[in-house]
Amino acid sequence: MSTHTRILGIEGTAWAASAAVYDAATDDVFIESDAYQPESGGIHPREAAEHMHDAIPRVVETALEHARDTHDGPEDEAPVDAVAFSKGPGLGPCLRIVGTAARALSQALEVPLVGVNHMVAHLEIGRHTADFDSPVCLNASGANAHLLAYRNGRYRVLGETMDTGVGNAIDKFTRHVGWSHPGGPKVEAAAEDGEYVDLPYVVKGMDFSFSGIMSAAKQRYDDEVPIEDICFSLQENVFGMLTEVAERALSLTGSDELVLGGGVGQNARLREMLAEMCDQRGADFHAPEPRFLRDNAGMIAVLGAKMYDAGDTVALEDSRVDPNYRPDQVPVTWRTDEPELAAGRNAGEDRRQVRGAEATVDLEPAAGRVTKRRESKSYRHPELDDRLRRERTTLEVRLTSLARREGVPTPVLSDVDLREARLELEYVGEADLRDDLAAERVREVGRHLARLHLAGFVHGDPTTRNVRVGRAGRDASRDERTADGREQRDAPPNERTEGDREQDAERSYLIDFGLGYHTDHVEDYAMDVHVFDQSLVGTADDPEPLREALREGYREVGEERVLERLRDVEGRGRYVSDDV
Ligand SMILES: C[C@@H](O)[C@H](NC(=O)OP(=O)(O)OC[C@H]1O[C@@H](n2cnc3c(N)ncnc32)[C@H](O)[C@@H]1O)C(=O)O
Ligand SMILES: Nc1ncnc2c1ncn2[C@@H]1O[C@H](COP(=O)(O)OP(=O)(O)OP(=O)(O)O)[C@@H](O)[C@H]1O
Ligand SMILES: [Fe+2]
Repeated sequence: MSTHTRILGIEGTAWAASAAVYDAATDDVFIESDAYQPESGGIHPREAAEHMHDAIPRVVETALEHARDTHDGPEDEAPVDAVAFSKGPGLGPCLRIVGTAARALSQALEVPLVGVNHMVAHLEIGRHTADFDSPVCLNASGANAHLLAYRNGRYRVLGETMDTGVGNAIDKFTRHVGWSHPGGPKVEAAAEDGEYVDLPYVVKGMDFSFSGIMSAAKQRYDDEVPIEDICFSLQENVFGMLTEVAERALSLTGSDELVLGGGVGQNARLREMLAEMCDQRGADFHAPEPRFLRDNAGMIAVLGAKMYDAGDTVALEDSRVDPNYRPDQVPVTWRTDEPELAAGRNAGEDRRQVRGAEATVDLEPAAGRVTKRRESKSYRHPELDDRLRRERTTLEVRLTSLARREGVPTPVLSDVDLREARLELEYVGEADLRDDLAAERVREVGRHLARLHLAGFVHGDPTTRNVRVGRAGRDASRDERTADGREQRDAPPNERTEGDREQDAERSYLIDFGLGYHTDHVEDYAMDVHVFDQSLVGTADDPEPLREALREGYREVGEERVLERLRDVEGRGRYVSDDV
């Protein structure tokens, strides 16, 4: 009976030797953990494995006792229905010990095995405790950092770290300053008395990178900037980035629920920022209690129960562990419901105002005009907030017109107010690409991106919402009106040629260049294509033909080496699980 499922879970991917019992009837989760504490430096894989070797039998025994004590069936019946274990990702030597223990226990109890993906468990525990339907999930753990959303039988990775996990990044900084592992809580404590100092801030669409911030932070420490100021600013920037990409994911998917997972989720400032962001946009936020955030077997047992109920058990011979097990490899057998994500959609274009992730956009299609204002974000430190809004507005102005010169359709700019971070732009297209996805349009976006890259810059946030499609609807009167003396800083009124007008029939416009920048690195070009690719995966039911069209279009105009690098980027499996 599904409501009476009882599961014993075992976790041991890196530092936490943990066992748990989940009882679906009472929703009770019993957890027994034993943490590995390195004597110096970070986690040593061999030492961690030795810890698992010693500690796993102990915690499993305690969990088993609890299971027996709370079991009300016949004496000779196993006290749980199945044994669930972390199959990956994680440190190979640790995982193997957990796998062996789980196999032995399942044989001894004569119950099936369930192989659980640790990252999906971090996500599902939040969905379970929040009772949310279809949230976006921010996983902020030691070795990982990514945004996940469910679609069509899988958890899709909407965005992720381009280098290390968020906890690892912080821990590397604290190692540099001589603090013991783990560093996260120490940074949090030191940040209490800090003031803001400038540090890098790097997001690319819904991806992000920590390496630049961390080297700058170390440098500041070596330059004798007060440690509490560095800690404070690290938190402001790193968590500001995570909050920004989480907001972008909510905006892109139209979801109004966010859950947090992973050990860094224990940080009060991160939770505060996420809660405030959600509050500002009318979304619900949930962070599970700390014992479910840091690595623990409770989350393994809870997801194990869902999988067991769905018949998703694994035969002994197929129960090998996988140190690089990605969350998007997991067939989601325990969910049948496809989310209804209509809320954020632009129904019929009869709206007057759109709330993007960054800006509020007032639409006046009849006047052929939109006004975009980058709102102040109260979750961000005011200094950082000012800087980002100003920088991005300036970049949007510059790159929007530069792109047009390269033959990429973009809205014509008619007014700029930098102080208010406000732009007045031409109204373009009839719908967002997201709401009218077609291979031909995606192919055109591929060509557009290639043109930008050949000209030496990237869009920075190419998504299916940052492309407007449809007829241009640019008619004579509007051209006249433009010519009629309204300020036209970036384009002369006669810029539109007769040829342009013919092509206006059906076009894809790129908008929202605020995250763009000049670069001659092939890696940046590949990332730009990758960001768009991820947004296709996140918004389309059947993304494969579209992803192919994107590459075809890019190939028509751009350089093959960018697409080669794209294959690298994708093959990297950026869950640096050996890097705990
Ligand atoms: C694959 C698996 O082994 C790995 N586990 C993992 O990273 O442990 P987790 O418990 O999720 O996170 C540990 C990290 O969480 C950070 N952390 C703990 N408390 C923190 C706090 N108050 N503020 C910031 N970071 C904190 C630690 O510094 C450490 O880097 C993962 O989930 O990625
Ligand atoms: N020039 C324009 N013509 C028509 N519609 C527009 C224009 N600019 C913006 N919009 C509409 O407003 C939405 C939000 O605009 P924009 O992407 O510039 O804001 P944002 O807050 O930066 O969004 P995000 O960061 O979520 O991509 C677009 O998806 C589009 O539907
Ligand atoms: Fe974890």
